[in-house]
Amino acid sequence: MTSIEVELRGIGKRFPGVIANHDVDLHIAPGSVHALIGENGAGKSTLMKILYGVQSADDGTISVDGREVTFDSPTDAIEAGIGMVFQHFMLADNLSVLENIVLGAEKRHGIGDRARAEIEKISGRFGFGLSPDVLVEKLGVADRQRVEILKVLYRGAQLIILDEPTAVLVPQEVDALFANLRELVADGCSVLFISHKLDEVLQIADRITVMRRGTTVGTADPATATKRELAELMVGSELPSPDTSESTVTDQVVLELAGVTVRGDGGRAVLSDVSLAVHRGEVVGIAGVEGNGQSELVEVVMGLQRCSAGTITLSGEDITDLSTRQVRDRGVGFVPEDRHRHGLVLDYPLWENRILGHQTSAPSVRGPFINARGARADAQRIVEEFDVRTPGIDTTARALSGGNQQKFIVGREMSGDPILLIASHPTRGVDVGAQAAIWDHIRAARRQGLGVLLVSADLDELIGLSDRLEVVLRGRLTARFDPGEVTASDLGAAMTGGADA
Ligand SMILES: Nc1ncnc2c1ncn2[C@@H]1O[C@H](COP(=O)(O)OP(=O)(O)OP(=O)(O)O)[C@@H](O)[C@H]1O
Repeated sequence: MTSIEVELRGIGKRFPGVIANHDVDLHIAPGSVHALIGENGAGKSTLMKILYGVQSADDGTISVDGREVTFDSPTDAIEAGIGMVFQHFMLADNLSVLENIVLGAEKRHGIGDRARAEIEKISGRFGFGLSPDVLVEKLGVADRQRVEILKVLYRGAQLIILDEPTAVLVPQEVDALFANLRELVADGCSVLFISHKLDEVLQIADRITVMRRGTTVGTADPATATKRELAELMVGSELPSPDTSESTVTDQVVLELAGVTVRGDGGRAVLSDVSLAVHRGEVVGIAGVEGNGQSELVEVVMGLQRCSAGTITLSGEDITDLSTRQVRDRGVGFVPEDRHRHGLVLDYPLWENRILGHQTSAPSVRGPFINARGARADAQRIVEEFDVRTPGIDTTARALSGGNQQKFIVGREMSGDPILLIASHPTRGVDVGAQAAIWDHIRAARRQGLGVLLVSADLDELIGLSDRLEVVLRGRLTARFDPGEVTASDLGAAMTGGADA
């Protein structure tokens, strides 16, 4: 593979009221892994979108191999050898690996044997182990990610941009991804990735660029940099640790599931005979590889899915058949996994998003009316308490960076004295500073006697915050661990079924 050298100089990008990027310089050497880190809202995604032709810069230049280029669309970027894999995969489940890859790139090698041979060649060379004819719906998260990477390689990318690629992977899968990336780099390809996980950045990157408040503030050499130095460059603060001290677990059950079964499309059980109790003052962590039933577990409690068997009780009351609104009204805070689908209306201002899901409780309502003043004041409180970086509460949710959107949701869901908090990936995509704040809030909630059901793909977070860990595998709870004793790698093995073998 031929290599490319990419250089960005003086990049600037303004949105109404916000300078997302200014004076950004970035040099990506051929055949290297380059990490981009920075706190939420620092401007990382904006920069990547400019480099991939999704957005256009107001100032500055991009050059590839010394030649200045302009990208009006991703097609132009791909033409120049730059490809991007987004966090939300864009694959069609009911098509094969081959079909997903060749769709839209039929001109390269057709759709038949030549395409198949090319896919097998790339997959083999980089150790992806993907077979072209398997249906994407049969693949797990890590393999889907490989299909996305293969898709951009197939289109001739020599620089691959990855947006938080490890957020959805278990430790063993992260190792495998890094092995794949090393193969790519050995072959001359370059990788640029965004990450909030400093350990991983230090492990895989050849070079690290730090962004802060819209601009690049420095580069670091992973051979000599430490986590502490990186954190300080990013947010000027110390590294947080999720560790929870003495137990506050009581014997009062807040949430109880008894023999809960949920059937998905075609009647297949996506959750089988799950029994689980969460007590006041207790954090119960659910570990599992994505797609093993943890989403359904959360959704069935929240009334977003129906049980085909079993019962769910909240403080002794049967809530099995209640609606989401009714469950919330009984004191359940809910931080959803997909914040764009269930968490926010992106085109509404923040203060109106404060009301979402809380249309029936103070401070958003007074009697039968929406209490705009109450909602505005509380939105302002959340912005301050959870350090949501925004020009104001009249800004639309869409204009916030991903991490700041997440902080706002966590703040809203912890308002109004809930008795139970259900949090799916509460710190996914948030920077180390915000992560520390969210962990503090969860610990405080636990001290105040809330029950917390925590689903996370961040094993350090699960181990650090939970009083008890349950592993979900193929819709069943298959293992239970004491977080004080388990290691991330034992947990990873149980999650992938390795413990059975
Ligand atoms: N479409 C938009 N309209 C208005 N402002 C925007 C838009 N997109 C981004 N911004 C603003 O630009 C700034 C940089 O956002 P960006 O998404 O690039 O940050 P980030 O470093 O990727 O953050 P995160 O880690 O939270 O994803 C933020 O202040 C954000 O609010």
